[in-house]
Amino acid sequence: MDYRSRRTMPAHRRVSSTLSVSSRDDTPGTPVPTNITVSVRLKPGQPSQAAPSQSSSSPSWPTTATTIAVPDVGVFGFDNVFGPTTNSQQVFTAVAKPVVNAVVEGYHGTIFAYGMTGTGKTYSMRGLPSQPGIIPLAVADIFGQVSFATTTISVSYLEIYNEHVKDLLNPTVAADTLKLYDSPDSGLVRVRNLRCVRVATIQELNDLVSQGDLARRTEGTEYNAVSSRSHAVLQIFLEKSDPLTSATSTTVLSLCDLAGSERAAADIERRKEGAYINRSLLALGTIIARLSAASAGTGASASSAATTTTDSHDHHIPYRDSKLTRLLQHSLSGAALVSVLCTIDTHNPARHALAETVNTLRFAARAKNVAITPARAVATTAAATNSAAANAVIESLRLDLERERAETEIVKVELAEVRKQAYEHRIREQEKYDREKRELELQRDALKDRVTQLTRLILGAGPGAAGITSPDKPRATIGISAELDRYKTRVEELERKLAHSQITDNSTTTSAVSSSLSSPLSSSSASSSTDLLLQQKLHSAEAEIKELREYLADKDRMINALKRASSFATTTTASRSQDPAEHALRPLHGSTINIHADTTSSSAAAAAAAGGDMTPLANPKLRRSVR
Ligand SMILES: Nc1ncnc2c1ncn2[C@@H]1O[C@H](COP(=O)(O)OP(=O)(O)OP(=O)(O)O)[C@@H](O)[C@H]1O
Repeated sequence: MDYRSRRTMPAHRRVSSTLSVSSRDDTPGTPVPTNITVSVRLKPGQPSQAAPSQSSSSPSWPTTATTIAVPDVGVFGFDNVFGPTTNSQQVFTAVAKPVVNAVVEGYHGTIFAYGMTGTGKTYSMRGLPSQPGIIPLAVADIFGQVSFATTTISVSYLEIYNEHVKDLLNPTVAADTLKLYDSPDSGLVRVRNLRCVRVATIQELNDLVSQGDLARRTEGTEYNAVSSRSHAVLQIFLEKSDPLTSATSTTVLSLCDLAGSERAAADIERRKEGAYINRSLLALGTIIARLSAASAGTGASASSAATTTTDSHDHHIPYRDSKLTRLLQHSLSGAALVSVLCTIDTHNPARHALAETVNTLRFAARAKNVAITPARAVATTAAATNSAAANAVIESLRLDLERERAETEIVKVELAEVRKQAYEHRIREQEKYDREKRELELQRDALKDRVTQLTRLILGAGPGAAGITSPDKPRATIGISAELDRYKTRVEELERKLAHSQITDNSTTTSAVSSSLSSPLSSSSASSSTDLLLQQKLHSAEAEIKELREYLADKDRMINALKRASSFATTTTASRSQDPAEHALRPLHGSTINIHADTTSSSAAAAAAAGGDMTPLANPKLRRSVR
């Protein structure tokens, strides 16, 4: 198909023109010639299964040069159907050469390879050293055509994975700095911070592509077939300057090895990838179908669609639904050439492969806006028309459903992600809480030790003990005993709290964990209330510990003061017994150790007695809790 014979003016000069003139053939299954080319390539099977000619791939999937019949589904018609023996040069000539020619002449052009994993997308785009694919052949062709006196060539190579852009020529650059924007200079959507390298030779360009491929493959070794879960886009920019006016114009050839179109697996990461891929492929399919309809004269003006994002029928053109379609927005206009190569493997024995192959053909059919001819031949033209109309309605409903499914899948995946994070957060909080609780237990044990110490002190201050004069003994003992009682009460209270938190803790942890694991898409309110409960418990535990620390520090000071008071009293008693006159001058008049029920005054009195530095307990809350 020679587009040059149908073109009027290059896209950058006259955007409103389309590149095709169609003569419609209403036979179902026959594609209308437009500026969208859709081709299907069949992967060869095992040598014994390979068909000898291009016209029959396998006995059960009969093909001609433009049709393929799928058992129990129907006959699909495209611009080209390549049998398993078609070589890469033949594929290039039919699929890519017209697009390359258009780009050299001043139009934008895009070539897509679409299909499920392992069907030959990369093989078709990159090829092998012995069998170069579309990319190396296109590069050689461009260099053979352009004049370097007026044209400069530059190249960028990126990957879109889970809607994040990765620069394959500069893989270390952070994905979040690679932002898509409308470039006023070129009129294209470009990627900020993406490396774009000017090249002078075929070798330089091919080396950069190989370098980019390595960046893809590195990721591919980590997970199985990650490369098939991303879209790789190689863009070759031709900047032409007019020698008379010095005006420049840029056209771009975009070569896209799309992510595998197969449905995602049960694994959450794979599902997430699948959801993003699905959405972008659906958007791409919708846009290409609109373009196809527009350039066939059956639908919207696609050239205006490229700039307005709605067509003349006010249909929304979903360029912004995915990074891929946004990036290619101006290359997916009515003024650009698009070629879609769908790869299929009719020999794949996997159970889901047949459904995936049919899906690939449906995508291709939609891109070309062709109805699928029902498997059984129809008797009359009227019946054929009715059938085609019915098929169109069914197809439209099927697409609506698929779009809904893709959106639902994305919401589900995002929800599952949020729930996973919430679950991990809960586990972290639980661990923190457990740590705090252990600390609380240690504090309790320390308090118990203090109780023991105080008990010993009481015994030391008992009848006959040295250090406290006999009139003061009962008061001191009563004071310390009261203190001891409060300690004991406090310890009991603490133990009750710990026991209670243990019970609540076990039940909330069990329910939180089980709800998170058993139903990833439900009970969000239950999990948030569990979070709240855990947080409350944690805060009260923290407050408790702080209080205890202060309390303990106070008690330490008090015990030290008591000890100092005790040794002071011993010294004074000893000296008094030696010199009674001196007794009258001792600083402790009346009650030597004035320990009352109030912790502050007892501590302060003891400190005063000892000449120590003990400060009154400042925290009224703690005083309350001690009581
Ligand atoms: N037309 C073909 N002729 C010979 N070999 C082919 C052909 N198509 C594919 N292959 C071989 O099949 C294997 C898978 O092909 P390829 O890697 O191109 O698939 P793919 O669709 O790009 O897969 P993925 O999505 O996983 O990257 C490769 O070993 C490739 O060489």
